[in-house]
Amino acid sequence: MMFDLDEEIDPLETPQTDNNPFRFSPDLIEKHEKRLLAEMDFIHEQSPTTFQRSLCLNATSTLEVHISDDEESPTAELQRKLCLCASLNPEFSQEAAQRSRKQSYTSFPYHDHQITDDYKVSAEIIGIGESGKVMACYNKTTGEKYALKVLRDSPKARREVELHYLTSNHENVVTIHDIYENTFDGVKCLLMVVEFLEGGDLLSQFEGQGSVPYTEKKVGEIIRQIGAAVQFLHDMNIAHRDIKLENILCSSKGDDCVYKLGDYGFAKRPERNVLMESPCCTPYYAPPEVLGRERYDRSCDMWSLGVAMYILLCGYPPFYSMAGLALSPGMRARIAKGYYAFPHEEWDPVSDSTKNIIRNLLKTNPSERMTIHQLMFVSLVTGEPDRTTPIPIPVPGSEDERSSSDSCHDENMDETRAIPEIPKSVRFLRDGVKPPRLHSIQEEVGRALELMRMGHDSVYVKPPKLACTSLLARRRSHFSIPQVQLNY
Ligand SMILES: Nc1ncnc2c1ncn2[C@@H]1O[C@H](COP(=O)(O)OP(=O)(O)OP(=O)(O)O)[C@@H](O)[C@H]1O
Repeated sequence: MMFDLDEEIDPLETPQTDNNPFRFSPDLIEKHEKRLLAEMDFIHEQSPTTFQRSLCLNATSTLEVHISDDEESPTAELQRKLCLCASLNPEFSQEAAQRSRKQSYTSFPYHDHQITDDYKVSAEIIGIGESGKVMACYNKTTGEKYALKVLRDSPKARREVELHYLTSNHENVVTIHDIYENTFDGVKCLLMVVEFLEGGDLLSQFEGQGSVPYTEKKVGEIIRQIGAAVQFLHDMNIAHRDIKLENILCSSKGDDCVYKLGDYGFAKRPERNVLMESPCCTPYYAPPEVLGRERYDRSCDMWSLGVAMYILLCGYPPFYSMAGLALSPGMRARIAKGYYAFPHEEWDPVSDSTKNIIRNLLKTNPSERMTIHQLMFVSLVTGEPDRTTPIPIPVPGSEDERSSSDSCHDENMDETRAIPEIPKSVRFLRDGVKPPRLHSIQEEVGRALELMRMGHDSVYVKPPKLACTSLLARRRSHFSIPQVQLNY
């Protein structure tokens, strides 16, 4: 059961209280709230919090538009109640309820007493990321070890915590145990206490065993677990946007390892869209690039999964700077064109079907890239025999065979068709450039990802007629722009 508030309350069907057809009548909101809350009570008694979280997400994403800072609207109250249903324990919920009365925008519950009341924060550093150190802390009552991430309070930090919190109940997402809002030296911080994963991150684990390629079976298992988390996020309209081996955490170093997705620093879900909310532009008239933006964010995750799979199967990434630079123009161009190779030495033992999955994940055109639902259905992930159409196997010695073993990929080329000439960059990779150390490559991969994210963040350019900078005003007064008459 899912509530889609947008669908259930149709503004055009709603009795209007004033001239604004986009404002819901208070009666209708009250009726709707009562029904929702009755259903929520029912759900609260018996359903897993995962569901409630997804409900909460739905509620916040559709309702926050109407909540204002200074007034306690009935909708805000509803949102709070929905969100509180998703909290981890009853005490947490009560405290959060008090707190959230002051903070309508925050849709995750947090403590405002000192973290040190509940946890002993140790000097032990578990990991270092771009946003700071991840420290170890111990629950004062149970003695259990946790990881502590401290973020300077900001809208970005709140978004990270909120989106992580909403998905944290999934078995392949790092679980959040507590969130605190504390002030240190006048600086307001958000502190996230999360489960400690003893196996560390996947990159360190992979490097720790000498970057020896994993078997397809093992990679399939990792992708099955992380893919499940990504599917969960994508179904909730959330894009992670920073999937890389450092952000995949391992419960242990053994075969029973559970893989979990962490670090939501770049996670995103569709934001309030000014264009869509404005009464003059209803969703019926919204252009595809506005409606489809989230899909591009999500497809960025699929590209990253392709890169992760590639690295795990051969020990180096598909794209890197040959000069060891952070992000060389050549590397940028290869990413843009989708030029990478499957060099024989490492890739001959890998099946064609697995290589094809990578090809479909590393498609340069996001709309052609495999979706998470498609990925979860491939035999490598399901562990079952492939039921999709088999890939034609090239005849030994034929032109087809030579080109397919080079595996230079261009999205415009048919996967089994002969490639007339292998680009120089790909030949360079094939000829055995010593791959730089994985960690430094990962930095490059991170930058490439940055490039990709930025590429899909849409920029709103005002139409010249609406723009009103002083420079433009001066220019307008000096030059009269001739009207061009188009004759068809
Ligand atoms: N729950 C955890 N259990 C064990 N190790 C962890 C945990 N959380 C983080 N780490 C370690 O700390 C490192 C940095 O964590 P995290 O990615 O959350 O920080 P960040 O500053 O957001 O990093 P990034 O540079 O990816 O943005 C991870 O790569 C991992 O090695």
